[in-house]
Amino acid sequence: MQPISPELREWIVAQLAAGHSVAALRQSMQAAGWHDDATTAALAEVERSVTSRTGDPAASGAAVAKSVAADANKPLPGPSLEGSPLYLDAGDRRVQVLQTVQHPRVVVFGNLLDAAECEALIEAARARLARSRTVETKTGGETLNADRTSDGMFFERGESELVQRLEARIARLLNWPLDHGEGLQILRYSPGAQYRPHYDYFDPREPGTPTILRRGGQRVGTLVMYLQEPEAGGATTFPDIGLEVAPVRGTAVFFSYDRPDPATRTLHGGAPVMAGEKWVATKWLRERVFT
Ligand SMILES: O=C(O)CCC(=O)C(=O)O
Ligand SMILES: [Fe+2]
Repeated sequence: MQPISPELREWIVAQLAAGHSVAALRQSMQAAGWHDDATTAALAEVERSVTSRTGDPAASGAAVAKSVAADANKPLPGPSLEGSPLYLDAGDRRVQVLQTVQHPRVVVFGNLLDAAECEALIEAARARLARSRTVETKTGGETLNADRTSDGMFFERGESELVQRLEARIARLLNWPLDHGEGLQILRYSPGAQYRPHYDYFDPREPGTPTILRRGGQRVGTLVMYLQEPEAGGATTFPDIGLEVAPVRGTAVFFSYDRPDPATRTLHGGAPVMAGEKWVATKWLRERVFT
């Protein structure tokens, strides 16, 4: 079956927004050489994405158009990089800008955490580690994931003075309200452990996604902070753009994605650790208040 491209999806949504019926669309797609199965699948996918946008599979063209327009100038988390500063004021800390990519938006920060903060997070997390669970978009619950062989845990938002301090720093650095963030996640990778390339947003085509989105909408940004360096391996990789970020203690990589779509080119993973242990803290940012 022909997969639906982002361009085709946008085209279909634009046609709907302009008031064309699904039946008329089906006809013109068939005339353009789309075979029946592919046409049906493409329209069904658009229907699902209309549902995930508006909560209503039969949303009017106008509602869809409004949602598409809102997407186009949707605010996203991210540091203020106008004037190409080398340092950013994160409130209680001066953070370095080490590297940036425009599309996808990726920023590597230095000096985000000091060694004592990294140690303290690791020690607070150690006793609470369990084999990492991934939010399960099929059901909205959580599951063990063979693609992710690290151990992990979540802190509650604001659960300690240290967690509060880091959350305030991150909110200021990324210009995103503290209450739009999920609780900090800590991951430990032992030798051989990895996190295979994935997207952090929730796949709109999965049936459990609407349930997950009720807690604050989509994820729109990720900050991975390196708490402990392995002896070898363990880079954060972005296969679509050939970028590898070395897991240096106290530094972090940030990236954002304006929609839940591979076209954001935010595919990324944690490469296998070859020796030693890698520890990271991940902060995921949602569109709205995360409850
Ligand atoms: O460990 C890494 O380098 C990546 C972690 C990651 O992708 C995540 O926590 O979502
Ligand atoms: Fe990730």
